[in-house]
Amino acid sequence: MNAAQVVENLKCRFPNEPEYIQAVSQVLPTIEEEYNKHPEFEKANLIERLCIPDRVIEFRVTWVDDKGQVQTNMGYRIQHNNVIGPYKGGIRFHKSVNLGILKFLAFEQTFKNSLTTLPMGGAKGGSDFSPRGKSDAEVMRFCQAFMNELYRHIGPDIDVPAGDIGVGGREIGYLFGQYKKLTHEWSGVLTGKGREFGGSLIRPEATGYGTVYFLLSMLSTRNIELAGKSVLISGSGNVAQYAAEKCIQLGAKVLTLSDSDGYIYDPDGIDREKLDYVMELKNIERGRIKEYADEYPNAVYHAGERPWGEKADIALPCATQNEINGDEAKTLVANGVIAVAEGANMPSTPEAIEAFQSAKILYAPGKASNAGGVSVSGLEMSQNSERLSWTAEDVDNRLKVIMKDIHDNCVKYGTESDGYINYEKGANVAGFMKVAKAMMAQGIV
Ligand SMILES: NC(=O)C1=CN([C@@H]2O[C@H](COP(=O)(O)OP(=O)(O)OC[C@H]3O[C@@H](n4cnc5c(N)ncnc54)[C@H](OP(=O)(O)O)[C@@H]3O)[C@@H](O)[C@H]2O)C=CC1
Ligand SMILES: O=C(O)CCC(=O)C(=O)O
Repeated sequence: MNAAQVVENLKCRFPNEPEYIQAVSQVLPTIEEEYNKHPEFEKANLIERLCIPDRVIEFRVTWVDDKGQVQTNMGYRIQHNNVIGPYKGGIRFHKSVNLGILKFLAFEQTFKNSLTTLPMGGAKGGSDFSPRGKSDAEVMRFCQAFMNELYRHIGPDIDVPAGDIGVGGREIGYLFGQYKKLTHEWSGVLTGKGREFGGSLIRPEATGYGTVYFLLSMLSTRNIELAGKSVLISGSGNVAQYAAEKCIQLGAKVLTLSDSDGYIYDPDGIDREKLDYVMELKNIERGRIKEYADEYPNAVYHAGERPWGEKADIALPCATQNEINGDEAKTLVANGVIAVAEGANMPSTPEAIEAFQSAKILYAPGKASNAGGVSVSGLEMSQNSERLSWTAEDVDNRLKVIMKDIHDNCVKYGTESDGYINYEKGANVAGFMKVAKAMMAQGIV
């Protein structure tokens, strides 16, 4: 394989999908050397078959708003690769959603799910519908309309969606209810379900907690403790909230949270009580993060900005893709950051990753550090299959073991000759090799 040539070819074939090309361009150079040790891969054109999704499903979603007006949105499901298990990955509802963004997410998900050690293939879906500013009834009608098409393409052994940006417990409940209505069957077809109907304990917490468990493993390679460290977190949704919760529990000082309008900086640190306020504000009242600064006057709200100019030991980007650019990464490094663990998917631009790696700080790509969410989704599938529910402690312990395994696999495949652990390379090679071996075993299909 000549990675640059493959990327060039994909760019020509998919010229309007910059995020997809970005994700592929980040991965291929890191696996090129390992790939080329296996001439049988090239003979089977494995790389193109791995980069291009198995199937892209695109549909119109029609729903009626509270004023009685008929609205249309686009709906998508990208079934990327199912060689190691049923397609699996979240659904994103956000106005920015398009085919290229979902293709990057589905590509990344395939590598991530391979890393989890569980039998799950990669997929992603979503819509350019944004729940922001919509009533509960509108969100319900939209979810039902979305499922009216999606249900034909999914199933507990076919494709198992879950949440992502804009899709939390409320949306999963409505999607699940409509699937059940249409198919006349109760099955574990979605994960992230409510606890009363087959959801797993610790699934809401899993992505944020998992990111911090991964961070702990990274820090331990340099004998650094998390307690007492200052942390910048972006986002204030599911992943950010539980990353903050775990940091607080372990004695770190969380200084920031954000949303798409700006960020808050709390010099006193966001403690348990303040985090409870944020959870109520975001999950129940569906308010904006700037209200935090009205509630806690020592905090400062920065409209239209991201938190990366603040000084801290650790950064956990937990909002969205490309939210740390090269200059922001250089500022973080100049301010003494020692570790960056991605809770979001592809939050660092290529220039930012380059800045972290050339400064030799600890840097974990999302496909490794945020894999806790899909891992516990996999555990939810297992619990649904055996008609049992495990305790929170049991699920949390399994999550810790999985995150440690992912970390150790990154170390195995990513340690460079000077001892620096290139977690990006490690995650890509480890994730790739499992999928590649399964693809080879299953023939040219
Ligand atoms: N949920 C999960 O289990 C997993 C999620 N992830 C990734 O984590 C990230 C966050 O997801 P999650 O917490 O679930 O989503 P939520 O919808 O719960 O929260 C998203 C947060 O990010 C902010 N945000 C969204 N888009 C932008 C943007 N364009 N610019 C700035 N801020 C933005 C939102 O602000 P606002 O309210 O203003 O939109 C909100 O605070 C995503 O990258 C997702 O793919 C990864 C693995 C699993
Ligand atoms: O839980 C899942 O199936 C998917 C979570 C997700 O979307 C992700 O890992 O990015």
